[in-house]
Amino acid sequence: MSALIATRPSPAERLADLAVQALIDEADLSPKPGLVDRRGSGAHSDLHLGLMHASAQSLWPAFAAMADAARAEGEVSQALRETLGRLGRDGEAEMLRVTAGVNTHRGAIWALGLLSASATLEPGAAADEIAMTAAALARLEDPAAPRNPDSHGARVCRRYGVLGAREQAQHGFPAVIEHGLPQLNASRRAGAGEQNARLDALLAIMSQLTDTCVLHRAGLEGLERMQQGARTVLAAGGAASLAGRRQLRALDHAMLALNASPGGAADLLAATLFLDRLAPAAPAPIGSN
Ligand SMILES: CC(C)(COP(=O)(O)OP(=O)(O)OC[C@H]1O[C@@H](n2cnc3c(N)ncnc32)[C@H](O[C@H]2O[C@H](COP(=O)(O)OP(=O)(O)OP(=O)(O)O)[C@@H](O)[C@H]2O)[C@@H]1O)[C@@H](O)C(=O)NCCC(=O)NCCS
Ligand SMILES: Nc1ncnc2[nH]cnc12
Repeated sequence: MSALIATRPSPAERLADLAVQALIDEADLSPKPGLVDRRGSGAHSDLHLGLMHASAQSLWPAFAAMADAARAEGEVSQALRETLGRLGRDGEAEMLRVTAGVNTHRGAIWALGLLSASATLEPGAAADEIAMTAAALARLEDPAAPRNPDSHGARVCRRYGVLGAREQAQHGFPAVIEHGLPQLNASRRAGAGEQNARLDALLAIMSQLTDTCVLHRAGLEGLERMQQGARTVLAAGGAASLAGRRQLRALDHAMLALNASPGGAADLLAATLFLDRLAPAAPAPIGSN
């Protein structure tokens, strides 16, 4: 007689579960300006929600392998950086196979891969400590990484002199630690409701990120419109308020008119949700709102 044995997920499997869930939660969150969500494809002709879900699921083995590699190595090291680079590239190849060549989650593999590895090295650590360990990994050079001077990110960083996905990680994910997570928790405390709090976290990230996806499609005008528009929604009361919702609709229309989509901010929202689940903030003291 064969017995069904329920096995507990390993720590690496649990991290991969959290990373994939963060990507699915980001994709499902609606209404996001210019991005794929439950309403439709936003400013994209080659993406849809089902593809974002399939892409997220395809990355589970890569995230689990990156966490496992970190467990085996046990510390930040050149060898671990090189292994993560190889696993990240394998993950990208699998994503492109599943999406028939569409880049759905390149930036997310980079951010969540580094964070999955660093969360393994720092079990039980706070979000900012996990981000700083990820930064130490990102600052190590990977000699095997093919430099692509023609990637959208590389092109606009050169053209406009801005920092992109690489530097965001090397600096310890300031968009997540200083903007996404604090806004998520502040909106929750203000009673915004979970979906509105997540939208506010995305807007906080958009309000200051040099998102190379937006720069690539819509130049500095698009970037300025995104950052200013996101600030306006938050200043009007955020996604939970009527005035904020009106501004959010206006921002969505503006992003669609510019054919712009903040894919980098979306990836960093997923990183925010991942760290939030892993290292939840302590409840604020009574009377601190
Ligand atoms: C270091 C890498 C991240 C490579 O970076 P690079 O800047 O050279 O490359 P890009 O190919 O442009 O990818 C960067 C992606 O990062 C996201 N992003 C953008 N701005 C930021 C930012 N300021 N901070 C953080 N993250 C940011 C963004 O990803 C999302 O957008 C993707 C869609 O982009 P794109 O293809 O441009 O899309 P479209 O506009 O739709 O194209 P068209 O229709 O116009 O043709 C989507 O995938 C989102 O994820 C950027 O795309 C890193 O990837 C790397 O070196 N990898 C090697 C493996 C490795 O070492 N891994 C380490 C362990 S994980
Ligand atoms: N929801 C989304 N729409 C478009 N591009 C994305 N990249 C990551 N998440 C995305």
